Amino acid sequence: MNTISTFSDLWSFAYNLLISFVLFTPLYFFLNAIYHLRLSPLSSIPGPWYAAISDFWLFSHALRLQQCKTIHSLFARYGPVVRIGPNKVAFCDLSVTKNVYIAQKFDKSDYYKSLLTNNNDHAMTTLPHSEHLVRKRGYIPHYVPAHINLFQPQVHDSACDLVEMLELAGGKKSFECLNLFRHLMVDIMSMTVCGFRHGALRNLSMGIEDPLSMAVYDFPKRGVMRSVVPVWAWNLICKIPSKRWKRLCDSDRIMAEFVSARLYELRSQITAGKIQDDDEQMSLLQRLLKYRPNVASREPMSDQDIISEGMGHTIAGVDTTSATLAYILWEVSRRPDIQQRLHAELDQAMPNSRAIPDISILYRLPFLTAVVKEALRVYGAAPSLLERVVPVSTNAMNDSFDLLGYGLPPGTVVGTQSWSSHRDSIVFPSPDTFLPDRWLETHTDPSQLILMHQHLMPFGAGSRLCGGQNLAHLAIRVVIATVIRNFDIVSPPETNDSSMSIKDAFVIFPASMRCNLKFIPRQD
Ligand code: HEM
Repeated sequence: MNTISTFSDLWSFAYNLLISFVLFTPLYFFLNAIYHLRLSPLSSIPGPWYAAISDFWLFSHALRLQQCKTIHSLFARYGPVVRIGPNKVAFCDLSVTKNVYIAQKFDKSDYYKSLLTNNNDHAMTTLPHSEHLVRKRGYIPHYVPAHINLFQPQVHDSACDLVEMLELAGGKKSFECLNLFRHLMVDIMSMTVCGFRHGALRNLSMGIEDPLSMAVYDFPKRGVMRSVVPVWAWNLICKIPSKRWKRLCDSDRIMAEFVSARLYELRSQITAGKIQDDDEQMSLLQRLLKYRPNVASREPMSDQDIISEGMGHTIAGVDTTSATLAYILWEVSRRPDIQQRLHAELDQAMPNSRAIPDISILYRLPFLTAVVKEALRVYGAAPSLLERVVPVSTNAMNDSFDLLGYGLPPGTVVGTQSWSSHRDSIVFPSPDTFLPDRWLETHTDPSQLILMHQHLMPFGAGSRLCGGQNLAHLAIRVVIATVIRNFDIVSPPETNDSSMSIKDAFVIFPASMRCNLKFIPRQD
C-alpha cells in the first residue's frame, strides 16, 4: 500500500513538473521577448525584432561565417545604429568610433576571452583598459618602426627563401597560398617574438609537416570550441581517438611548449653571458624578460605572462598577414592592369630582383602603397565587430551613454566593424571594386583623401590598435614587392570569385579555405 502511494505521489509530482514546464517555458520566453521589445532601455533602437529577443540569431550568422556581411546589410536597412542582440548594439559612424575607442577607451567585452593563450591573458584578451595599459607598455617599444625594422634582414631572407621555393616549381604547379604564407609568417614571427630561426618554410618545401604552423592554424578553432562547451565536455571531446583531432586540441600546448622552450633557453644564454640583455635587435621575449610591469616593486613579469604574450602576438600576426598576402596576390592575378603597373614600378626600384630595398624605399613607391591600402580596405583581415562595454558612467551627470541620440545603460555591448566603414559608398565610391588609384594624390583630391584615411581602420582604433601593424606593413610590402618583381601571378580555374568569396570568423578567409595560385618566373 505504502509503495503504491509513494509511486503515485512521484508520478503526480513528475506530471505536475512536466505540465509546469510546458506551460511556463513559453510564458518565460514570451515575457522575456516583451521585456526586450517593449521595456528594455534598448527597445527604441532600430533592428530586426528577432535579434532583439535572443543572441541566437546573431550567433547563427557567426556560425555561418557571415557576421560582417549580415551586420553590414542591417546598416543599409536600419541606419547607422542597429540593435543586433538583447544587449548588443552595432554602430557605423566616425564620430562615435572616435568617442568609444579613442576618447573614452571603453573596456573590451568578454568575447575576447576565447583567445586566451596557455589559459592566461595576453594584451589582446586583457579587457580592462587600465590593466591593458600595463601590458601594452611592455610590448610597444618592440614594434616602433626604429626597432621592428631592424628585423629587415630576416624578413628579406624569408622572402628570398620563398622566391627560391616558387622558382624551383618553374610555374608548373600551383601553390596553396594561405598555407604557404602561414609558414612564412610563422618564420617571421618566431624571429621577432623569440629571436629564433624556426624553418617552417623550409619544412614545407621539403614536404615535412610543421607542427608549429599547424598549431597556429588550429588555435582559433580550438579557442572557439573551448569557449562554447563546458570543461567536462571539452575534456571528453579531447579524448576522441583521432590523430588530427588530438593535434587540434593540443594546439595551445604545442605553441606554449615552443615559446617556453625559447624563453628558458634565452634566459640561460643571458645568465651565461652569451647574449647581452640589451641587444640592439632584441626579441619580444628578451624585452619582456627585462620589463618591470610594477614600477614601484620592480617585480619582473611572470614566465606564464611572458609565454602567453609571445603566443598571443604569434597568433595575432600569422593568419591576419597571410590572408592579406593571399588576397593581394589573387587580386593581382586577375587584374593584368594592376600587375603590369606593379611590375613597371618594381623593375625600377629593384634592378636586381633578389636585392630587396630598404623598407623606407618601399614605403615611397606610390602604386605599391596604393595597392596595399586598397587591399587593407577591401580585404582587411580582421574586419569584424570590435566589441566594447559601456562603462558605469560616461559623463559627470551619471547619465547613460549617448549614442547618436539613443541612451545606452552601463553594461551594453557596443561596437563598430571596419567591414562597413570601408564600404561607405560616399567615402569610397564603387566600394566593392578594387581600385588602388583612389589612393593616389594624382587621382583624388586632398580633402577626400583625408576622409578616406579617417575611415580606413584595418588595424582597429584607439588604445587597442593592432600592436603589430608596423611589422604587418613590413612583411606585406617586402613579400609583395619581392614576389611580384620575380613572377607573373596566374590564378588557375579553381581559384575564382566563388572560391575566394570572403568568410569571416573575426579573421577573414576564402570560402574554399584555399587560394591556389601559379607563379611563373619572369625573364629579366
Ligand atoms: C594585416 C595584418 C593585421 C591586421 C589586419 C590586424 C588587425 C588587428 C586588429 C583589428 C586589432 C584590434 C582588435 C580589437 O580592437 O579588438 C589587432 C590587435 C592586435 N594585433 Fe593585429 N593585425 C595584423 C597583424 C598583426 C601582426 C603582424 C601582429 C604581430 C605582433 C599583430 C599583433 C596584434 C596585437 C598584439 C593586438 C592586440 C593589441 C592590444 O590590445 O594591445 N597584428 N590587430
